[in-house]
Amino acid sequence: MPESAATRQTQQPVRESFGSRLAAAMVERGPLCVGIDPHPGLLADWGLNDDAAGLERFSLTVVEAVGSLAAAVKPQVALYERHGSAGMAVLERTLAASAEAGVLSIADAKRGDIGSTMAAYADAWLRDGSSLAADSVTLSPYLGFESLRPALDLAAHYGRGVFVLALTSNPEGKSVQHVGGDDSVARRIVAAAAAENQRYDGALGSVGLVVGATIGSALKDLDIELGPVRGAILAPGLGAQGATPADLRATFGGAYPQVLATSSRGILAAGPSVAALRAAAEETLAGLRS
Ligand SMILES: O=c1ccn([C@@H]2O[C@H](COP(=O)(O)O)[C@@H](O)[C@H]2O)c(=O)[nH]1
Repeated sequence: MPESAATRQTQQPVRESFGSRLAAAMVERGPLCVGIDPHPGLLADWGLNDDAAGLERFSLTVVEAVGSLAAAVKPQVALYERHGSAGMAVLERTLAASAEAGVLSIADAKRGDIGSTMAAYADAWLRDGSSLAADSVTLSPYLGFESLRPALDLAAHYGRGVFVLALTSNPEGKSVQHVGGDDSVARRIVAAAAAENQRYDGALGSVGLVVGATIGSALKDLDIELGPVRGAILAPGLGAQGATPADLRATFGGAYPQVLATSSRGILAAGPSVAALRAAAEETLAGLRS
């Protein structure tokens, strides 16, 4: 049985915080997260079947290729879910293989619900002993940032982390996230994450944000500063969605050292050769560092 929330509140964190572990990985390995997105088309390109066996071969190949190179890997949960329970079992083995390879994992699940249900999502993705526990999980704050409380607290207790959607990489995101002008929805989420990170010492707090590499001038337009957040900025959009390392520097400016750029299809297209995948990740990393 999971231990109760009341018991956890009184205990010390069980391991070093996710923010500290991620900061160390980014210093040691650089600012790249490789997305593990087993799209049906990519499975076919790799000569794999669109089934659980194909999914497993794909996922473990990526971990083998970049597990000692990237700061993090980010399995896209939807692409495992579409295979039902067999797919979720593959996701569990992918997370275990990532931990064994010594690379941090970000389960891209984008969970968010009323607090009582959120506690169950937190148990699934962030509790020691859960077969789906990752080092961190992506969360959607559109039921209100505070509805994420069970995940924020459980992550702190178990030394895990969260990435909260703030300004997403897709063009439709604006219709919700930019609403409010100078007091935009996105700005409020950024402020809430900054407040939450006050509980953490060290270079990075464990509450990160998702801010797309494709957002152009949105940070300036909405008067949003990411520096004070003191959390990692997970930036999707590099590669297949068109953003370049130069775009990342222009978009994030002084907050660039906090950015963990993530690319999936742009790197995965190099497979199935382990050496070619590794070379593609190295090339992306070199672009991010230059
Ligand atoms: O704003 C967001 C949030 C999440 N994503 C996810 O990242 C990857 C991007 O894949 P690419 O192949 O590099 O385009 C994918 O899993 C998305 O669901 C995002 O793109 N934008």
